[in-house]
Amino acid sequence: MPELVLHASGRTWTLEASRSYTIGRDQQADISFIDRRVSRRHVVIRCDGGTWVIEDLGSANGTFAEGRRIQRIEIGHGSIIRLGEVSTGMRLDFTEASAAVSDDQVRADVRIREGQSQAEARPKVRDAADRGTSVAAATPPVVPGPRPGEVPGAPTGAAAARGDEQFRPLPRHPASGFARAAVPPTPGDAGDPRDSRRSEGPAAGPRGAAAALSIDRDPSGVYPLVLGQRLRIGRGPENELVVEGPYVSRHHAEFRPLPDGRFEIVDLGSHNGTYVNGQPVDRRIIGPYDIVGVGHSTFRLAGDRLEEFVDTGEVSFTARNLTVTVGRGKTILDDVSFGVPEKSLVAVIGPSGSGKSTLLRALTGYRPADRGQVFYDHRDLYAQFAELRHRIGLVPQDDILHKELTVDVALKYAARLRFPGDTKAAERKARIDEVLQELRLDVHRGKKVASLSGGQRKRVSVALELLTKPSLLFLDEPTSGLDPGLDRNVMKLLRELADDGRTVLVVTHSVAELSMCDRVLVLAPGGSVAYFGPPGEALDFFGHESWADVFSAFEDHREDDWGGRWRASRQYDRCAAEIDSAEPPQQSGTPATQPPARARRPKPQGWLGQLWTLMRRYASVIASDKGFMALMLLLPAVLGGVSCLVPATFGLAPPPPDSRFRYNQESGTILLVLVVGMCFSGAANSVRELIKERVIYERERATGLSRSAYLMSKVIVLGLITAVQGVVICAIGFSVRQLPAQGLLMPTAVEVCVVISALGFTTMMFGLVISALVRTPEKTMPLLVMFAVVQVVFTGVLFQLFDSPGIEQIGWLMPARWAVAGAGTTLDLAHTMPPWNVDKPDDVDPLWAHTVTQWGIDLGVLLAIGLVCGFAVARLLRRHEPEVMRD
Ligand SMILES: Nc1ncnc2c1ncn2[C@@H]1O[C@H](COP(=O)(O)OP(=O)(O)OP(=O)(O)O)[C@@H](O)[C@H]1O
Repeated sequence: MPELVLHASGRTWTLEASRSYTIGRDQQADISFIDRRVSRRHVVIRCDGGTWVIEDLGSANGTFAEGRRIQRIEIGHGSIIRLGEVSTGMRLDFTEASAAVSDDQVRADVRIREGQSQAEARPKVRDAADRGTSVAAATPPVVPGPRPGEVPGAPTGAAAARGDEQFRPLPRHPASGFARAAVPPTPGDAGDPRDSRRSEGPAAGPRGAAAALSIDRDPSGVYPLVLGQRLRIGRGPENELVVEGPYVSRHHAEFRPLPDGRFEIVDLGSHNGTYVNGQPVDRRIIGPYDIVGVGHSTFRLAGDRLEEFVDTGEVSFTARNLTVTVGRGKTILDDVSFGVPEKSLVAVIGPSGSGKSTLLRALTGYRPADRGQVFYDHRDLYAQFAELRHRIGLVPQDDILHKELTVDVALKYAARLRFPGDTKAAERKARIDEVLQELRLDVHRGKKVASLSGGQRKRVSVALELLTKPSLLFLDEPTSGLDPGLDRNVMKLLRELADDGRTVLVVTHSVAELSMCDRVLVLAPGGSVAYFGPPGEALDFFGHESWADVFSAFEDHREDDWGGRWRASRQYDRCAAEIDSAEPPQQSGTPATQPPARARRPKPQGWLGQLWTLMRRYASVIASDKGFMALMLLLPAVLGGVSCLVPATFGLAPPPPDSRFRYNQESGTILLVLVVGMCFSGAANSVRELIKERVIYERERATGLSRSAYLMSKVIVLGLITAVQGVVICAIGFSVRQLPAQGLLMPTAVEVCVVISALGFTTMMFGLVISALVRTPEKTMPLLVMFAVVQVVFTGVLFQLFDSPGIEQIGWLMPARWAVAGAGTTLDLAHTMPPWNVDKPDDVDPLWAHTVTQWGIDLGVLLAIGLVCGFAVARLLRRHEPEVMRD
């Protein structure tokens, strides 16, 4: 009876016919999965009368095969079973141990049976026939990962008996217990005559070494590298090594052999990048101490094998000596250190102003600490932020969703922006369904975010962050403004998220539900740690009966050395020991503060994809805001209509030759009303557009959003709206007016309309500058009014601007000045309006000269001011970005 091989969730088990295997969420199950849809004891697999069968154990959500629910079914090579849901449930793939494997491979499998989790290598290995080589040569044998508690690479079973060199025990680092030498000698390794070449690989060097040795887990998979053969990594099943996850492209990267026996990693144009020691690379020679990051997986060369470490959330998180100073050296976060084990829920509490938000920004890399380090899975977060940011989810205090959209649509756009460009719509939908189900939000998916309760909205924000399966989730006051019942619900949710395999850190003002947390970090005034440990011991530590008393004590004794008291305590010794054990020993020799890594700019195709998604999302937001839409149409209609109220016999045209009037003063007034109306309308369109979604931008920027794509989406959508408004203003304004019979290049109405619309564009850009400049939406209105009034003054219609030193030059900066000039050239305003000095009728405004060249200059300068505003907005936006994303 052949053994059956089960592949699920990136792992592989070889099942023996002599025993049965229970599968479920229960830790006691033979094979346990963290998936809410899977029951504690969901199915059993056993060999029955010579055939393998899978049997449902009365699971709540059912077991499915070929699209229908089953109770018991025979399984074998190629069977696919889903647990918990018919199409998106936990997928179990089965192959027979003897199928499509070489003798070597079977021998390797025998060594690893006994239920040991190992690499999902076999289904990932493409059929050798595809490559036109023999099976034995092309299909690499599966090599086991070590068992829990075993030293990685230690001999097992037959391997040990043979003294197989590949599986010799690894020495452990004396201080930390970290596996130091997980690799047998390889080309380029110490002692190798080619050693000197190691430094040729740009990734080699002390940082590379530090990064590699910091992996402190057993590999979740080990894959042999076959000499002379490439190994492609990607999400698609056609790759030699399939890595699943929202940040993995279909064809992501490739290990390529070099003639000298070494390997290089080549990024295949992936959306989210390939990383070596945390730094994005396009192509890099890999040394034995380098670690390669693809999505949530990390790879390390170990001789002729490739070890994979999948981040399933079971990673540690440590902060060491975090210190933030502002202004002239004022410390607002003071030497904060703590460490949390995997799957922990940690609450950060403290009085107002104690530095909770500052700590959160330091931990997430938004505003790295001035001193100290953050270790994620023993890797320096600041130095490797470009890669590790994909593992972090952050739910800020303000909602990170557009309230005008429905939950479904908002998540759809978020998934489009965060997932690789080659992710199919069905894949994105499946993940959204999964997350909505997990957070029990399916019933609300069709509702507008604005119509949800505070607690539901917070859940949706959490759902958005969970789309990309972060293993670290940070939340800033998720329960603020919620009633005690909702507070408890949210904390319960966070507890479940942590239990399901994440580290969750929540900043909160609420102390009612602290008992649900594994640890509580109390910050004292001044930003020092006053306590860190189990919540149940905290009040005893402070010697008070309630948190209100503790906070009062902080307030009454602000000058006390709360941090010193904590460091002198017995509890601190325990905490310090935890942190020391979590620090990778190799990194102690590196500088205390690493320069933050810059994330790679998205690739051009990614940029266009982002732009398209952002434009569509923005259009959806505007379309679903009926009030805004109505205002957008009403405003130009009213402004155009108001211009019609100006009494003017000759409209915008000069008086006819037979008229008793020589000039038409009103033409300037009408133009002034139209121009100022357009100024106001254009700037009003955009003045709140950046500030109102600043939190969303900040969060999306941290996940890889392109600043220029974001800005361009605003410019295009708002530019189009503003241009339409320009046409409406002109159409209404000109409808009752006489115009000069002929323009310079085009019909007069069209030519003036072009200039008015260009003015709308430029003032819209100026509105964006205001929006990027201010810190609160309230400040936009006074600035908008000021802008509009200043434009009135500098139109050049109210008084003579030319030949007025100082004022003339300031006028050159004003869009209205160039717009009136542009329209004035078409209308020949210089000779239609009376001269400023009747004694010098030929002393006219040079910017109003009735020539095609002057019209082009006026229009060009007007648009150039808009472009300058665009650059200014880009610079200003930078200020609102996570520091590690600034470039
Ligand atoms: N950029 C800055 N410049 C100067 N002081 C700052 C800056 N950022 C924060 N602070 C100060 O640092 C202290 C900590 O601020 P932080 O926002 O982290 O506190 P908090 O505990 O989150 O407060 P709250 O609970 O009220 O949100 C406050 O006194 C704040 O005024």
